[in-house]
Amino acid sequence: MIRLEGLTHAYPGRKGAPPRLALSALSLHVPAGTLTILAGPNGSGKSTLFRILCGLALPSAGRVLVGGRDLFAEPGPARALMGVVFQSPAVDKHLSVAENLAMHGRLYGLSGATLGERAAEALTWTGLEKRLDDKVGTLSGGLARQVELAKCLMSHPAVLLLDEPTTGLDPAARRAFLDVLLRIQRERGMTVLMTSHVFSEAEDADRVAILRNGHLLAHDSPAALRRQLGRDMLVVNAPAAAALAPRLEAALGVACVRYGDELRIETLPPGGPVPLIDRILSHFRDEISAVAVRQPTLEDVFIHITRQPGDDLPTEACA
Ligand SMILES: Nc1ncnc2c1ncn2[C@@H]1O[C@H](COP(=O)(O)OP(=O)(O)OP(=O)(O)O)[C@@H](O)[C@H]1O
Repeated sequence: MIRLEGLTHAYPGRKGAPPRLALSALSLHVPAGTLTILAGPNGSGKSTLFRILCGLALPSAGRVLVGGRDLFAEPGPARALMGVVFQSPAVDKHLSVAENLAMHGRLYGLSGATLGERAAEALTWTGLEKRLDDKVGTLSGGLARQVELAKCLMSHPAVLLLDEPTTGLDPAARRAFLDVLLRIQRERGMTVLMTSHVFSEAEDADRVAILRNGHLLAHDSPAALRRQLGRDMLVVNAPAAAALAPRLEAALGVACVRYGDELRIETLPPGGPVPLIDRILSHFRDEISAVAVRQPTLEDVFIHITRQPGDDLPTEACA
């Protein structure tokens, strides 16, 4: 449904500096009726891609097809398929929920009975029926985000783009927003592309695309991405993890990755974790606060995939 082909974007360099490549020959297919989450460390190109998809920037090269229509050659038909939920609020907090929906519907050329039907439908989908007379400014952050979503649904978009829609929400509100989004996406068979920094959100996606420095490093289902790290990993927590890392590696003959006060041994030796745990406890018992075996999460996969020596990522390879 959304097809990116060789999408490249370079920002002009300032004061004679070379251009800054934000997207580099990016190709990606988001099949119809699926939810794809786009993740990447800061500066990986997510916002640039989002701006291009929304028509706020033109790429230096490449093309985007939405429902088979070229977004730049024939923007009208392609855009007619799309709805966008921006990260920053795009609703009027002084107006009621119903007034916001009506205003948005009119912008899309809806009127009369159709406008009323679409508004009622969007309110039902998002569970906001009982709040239609409330001013948006009086709603919780989570419900205000759902108004943004309801507003977009008024035009029956086949494709929905969301830019970190849960930023600033507490975990319960984030979960509630995602549940609403997922239900609507499944029921309506919408194609959804959403950027996110929260890896628990990516667990719900059909596909996760991981960007780094404008390149697509991985694009697969959450389960397939997790399989890249194998079955189990060993995680050692230590207050002085950075200093402990090289000693742990030398003593155990394994490679580990530091992430904050965690040391992750992603590839376990053939004997499995138990002998390793015994040796960790006998050598380093006084220096560690916990040791545990766990299955890799998507966050672990993300760290594994995006890590590179010399990066300014929040991860550091021990070796
Ligand atoms: N207006 C601009 N002028 C020059 N360079 C820019 C501009 N906007 C972004 N960049 C650069 O392009 C690259 C990609 O930035 P972008 O904002 O798209 O990444 P991002 O993944 O959205 O990051 P974040 O998660 O921090 O928002 C970065 O190196 C950034 O410094």
